[in-house]
Amino acid sequence: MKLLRFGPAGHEAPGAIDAHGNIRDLTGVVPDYFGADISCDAIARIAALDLTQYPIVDPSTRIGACVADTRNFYCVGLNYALHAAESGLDAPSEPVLFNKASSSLSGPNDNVIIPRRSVKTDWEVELGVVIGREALYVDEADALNYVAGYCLINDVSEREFQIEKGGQWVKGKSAPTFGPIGPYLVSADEIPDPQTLRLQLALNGEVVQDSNTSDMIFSVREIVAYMSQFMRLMPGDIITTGTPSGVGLGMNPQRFLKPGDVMELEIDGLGQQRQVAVAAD
Ligand SMILES: O=C(O)C/C=C\CC(=O)C(=O)O
Repeated sequence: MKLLRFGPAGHEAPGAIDAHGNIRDLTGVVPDYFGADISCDAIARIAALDLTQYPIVDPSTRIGACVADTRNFYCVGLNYALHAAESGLDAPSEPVLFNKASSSLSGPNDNVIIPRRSVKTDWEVELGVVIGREALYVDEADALNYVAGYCLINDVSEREFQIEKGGQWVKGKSAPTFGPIGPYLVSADEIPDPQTLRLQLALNGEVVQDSNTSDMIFSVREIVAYMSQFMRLMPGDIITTGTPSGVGLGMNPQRFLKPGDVMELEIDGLGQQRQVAVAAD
């Protein structure tokens, strides 16, 4: 099942992709994809629908973030050994956790706005996990049963805000449009092993990140179980699971986004994104 939201920013409607790749409009059938409306049970109810009964959406319609304004947008840092090394840091012995503001969420093909006073806006292709059941103190063996599905995420990051201004990484991770997700949420049954997915990011046509989720230090199963020891994960919570090497911060010389740059991202089975970087007003 591939679930997505379509329409103008702030006015998206819920939809699903049918067997022929058409977007079907599920307005009035499901409220939106937020919290319990995107739980494992809710997805099972949508999967039981005959999608051919619902209107086809014009394929040129804008695609929004595949999860509506989430309560929690969690991130795992330094989760690929080569990325930790390019950041000048040791591979972590326990998952590094931080947050992005939920207001950073944007559509997969929306412009990425380089914030005012930014000189170091960077890219990060990542596998996103959406929680489908309340998870507290879950075992690794059971952890994937708490996952509703997976999506593609660009964890856009402003490195000066993140690293040079003290305190927590959240400052560099949270600007509006710093969280393109989608195009769709792929339900967990379609991704039996989330540790086998190739992920790539090209900048202006040049592939700069090219890795596989098999290279993660902490697997999705380990991350969900680990996080649930510290907090109650809720349906609709998003966890972005870390980026592989090839970010601008790790290049020599370093490279950061400038207006007009184009990022194209892809993860096996989870679709593609394309964003143009633009300057803030
Ligand atoms: O140099 C640092 O302190 C961290 C740099 C990058 C890590 C990061 O943003 C991540 O998501 O991983």
